Amino acid sequence: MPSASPAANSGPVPTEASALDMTSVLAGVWGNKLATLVLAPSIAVFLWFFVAYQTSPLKKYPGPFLAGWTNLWRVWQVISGEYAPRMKKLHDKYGPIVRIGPNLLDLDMPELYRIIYGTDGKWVKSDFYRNSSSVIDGKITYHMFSETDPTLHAQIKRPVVRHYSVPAVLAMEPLMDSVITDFLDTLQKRYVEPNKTCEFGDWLSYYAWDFMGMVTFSTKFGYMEQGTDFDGTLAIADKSIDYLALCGQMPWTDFVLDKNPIYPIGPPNVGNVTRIAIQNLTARLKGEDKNFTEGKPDFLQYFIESKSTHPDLVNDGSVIGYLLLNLIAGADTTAITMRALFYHLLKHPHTYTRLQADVRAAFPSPFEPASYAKARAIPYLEAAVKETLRYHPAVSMIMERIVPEGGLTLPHGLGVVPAGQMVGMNPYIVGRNKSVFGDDADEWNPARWLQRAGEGEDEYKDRMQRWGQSLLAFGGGYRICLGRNLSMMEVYKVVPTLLATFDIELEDPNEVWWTCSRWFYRTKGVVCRLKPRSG
Ligand code: HEM
Repeated sequence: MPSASPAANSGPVPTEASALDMTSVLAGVWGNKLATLVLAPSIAVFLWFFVAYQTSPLKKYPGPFLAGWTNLWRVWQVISGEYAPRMKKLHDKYGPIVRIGPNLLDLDMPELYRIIYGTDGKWVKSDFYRNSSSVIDGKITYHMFSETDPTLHAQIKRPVVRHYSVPAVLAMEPLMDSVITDFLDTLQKRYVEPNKTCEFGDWLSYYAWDFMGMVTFSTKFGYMEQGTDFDGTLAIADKSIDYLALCGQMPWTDFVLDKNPIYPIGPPNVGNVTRIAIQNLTARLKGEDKNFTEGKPDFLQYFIESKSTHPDLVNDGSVIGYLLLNLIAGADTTAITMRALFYHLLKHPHTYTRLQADVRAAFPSPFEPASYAKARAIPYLEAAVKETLRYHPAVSMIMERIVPEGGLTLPHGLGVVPAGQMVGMNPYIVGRNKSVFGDDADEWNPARWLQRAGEGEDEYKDRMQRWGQSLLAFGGGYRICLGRNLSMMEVYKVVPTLLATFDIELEDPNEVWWTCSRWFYRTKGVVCRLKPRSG
């Protein structure tokens, strides 16, 4: 309000009125500056996004409005923990092509499998994968999963690929049998004899981690002995996979969060596992490793051999890298698969009963680790495993690839995706493709994988080959999962052994398990009662 006192106007002291004028002048000046400071960049950013959106070659493809503008939309889908089911809803709405990022198409087109996930090395992994790396001696170091350059990737893979072949992994069967025997004994003592409820889902994780410890360096971590994630490794592994999934949507964030030299705040390290890996390598090299028995090979032994066969490519540092990747990539994925297999069998008792009967016919005695060769000869077991990989793949996000020179010609005249854009398929989505698996693709039904009544041998083989191209649980092409033979051997051995040894029931037949779909399709639950084998 202006002052009414004339005296007040005579001195040098500003009047209330002039002070207010000054304030409003300053406010005007600062307001203008502030407006310029805030508004101008906002307009520039908006224009940048607008032009990028309008001129994008992917603009014509359908998808959620926001997804075409910013990758933040995808970050939100990951945070939700419902990534795969949400993507499935989008495919149900928009069809086989959904634009899920300004430069990314999610394709439900199994016919493109051999092109996008080919063996020619032309389709390169996107930067999504690169944040799964560590800073060693100040240098960002990539491993087999995260290295995107095909030449460098081949250099990492070449020295060890043969160690993951079926014969190399079969040579580890004695080690596997010892862990399985331990698993049975532990369950028997802790749960069957005292007739106690078993957190069976958790135990499959403890088993999977101890199994990987055993085949990797002939030592169990001790999760089965302790009956808990005593050193927090399992929880840390979950966090590091979530970090991959989240930062992977905007890969530059990894350079701000984890790779900045001042204050890195990336995922926690699996420090305990690293320590165990280093201890084992050192002891083995000094000839002091008491866990290792000649004639019972493990991956550590194989990797040490690789130092001699490929001295130019493998050193002690790379051996540690190989050891850690085995554990991070191999334990949870296999645990997820086994948990899903048991959950769905138990939720569909007719499938459980059938598998149990077929397994017990092949394995009449309890407490004997099933031989891999014999287990593979049980058709319904094979069907149940394939159905699990289809219905609940351990990896439940799109596997991004960069479109190479020449672009990607989409089928049915849907256009050409130019080079430099990103496309990919999600094992969960393609696994539920109704044109491949039928109208009941959203249901669990192992029998779909069996030869149908009236279906000829050739016809069946042909169907299995086509279906195989839609089973992306292990990825494909030159980046296909390195550990698939190992994990399948683990599953094919332990599942029949458990079914032959115990009667397994859900404690609550109405149990609905907890799921979280990010890079891994994590689950919790499958609380069971284990009883001595009845028949
Ligand atoms: C059921 C168990 C498993 C599933 C479902 C699974 C799934 C996958 C998938 C989908 C990929 C490809 C990712 C992509 O291309 O984007 C992959 C890659 C990989 N997996 Fe597995 N995995 C399993 C077990 C294992 C095991 C046991 C190991 C190691 C012992 C392993 C080691 C690897 C490695 C090293 C890669 C990277 C290969 C490369 O890029 O050349 N995985 N896995």
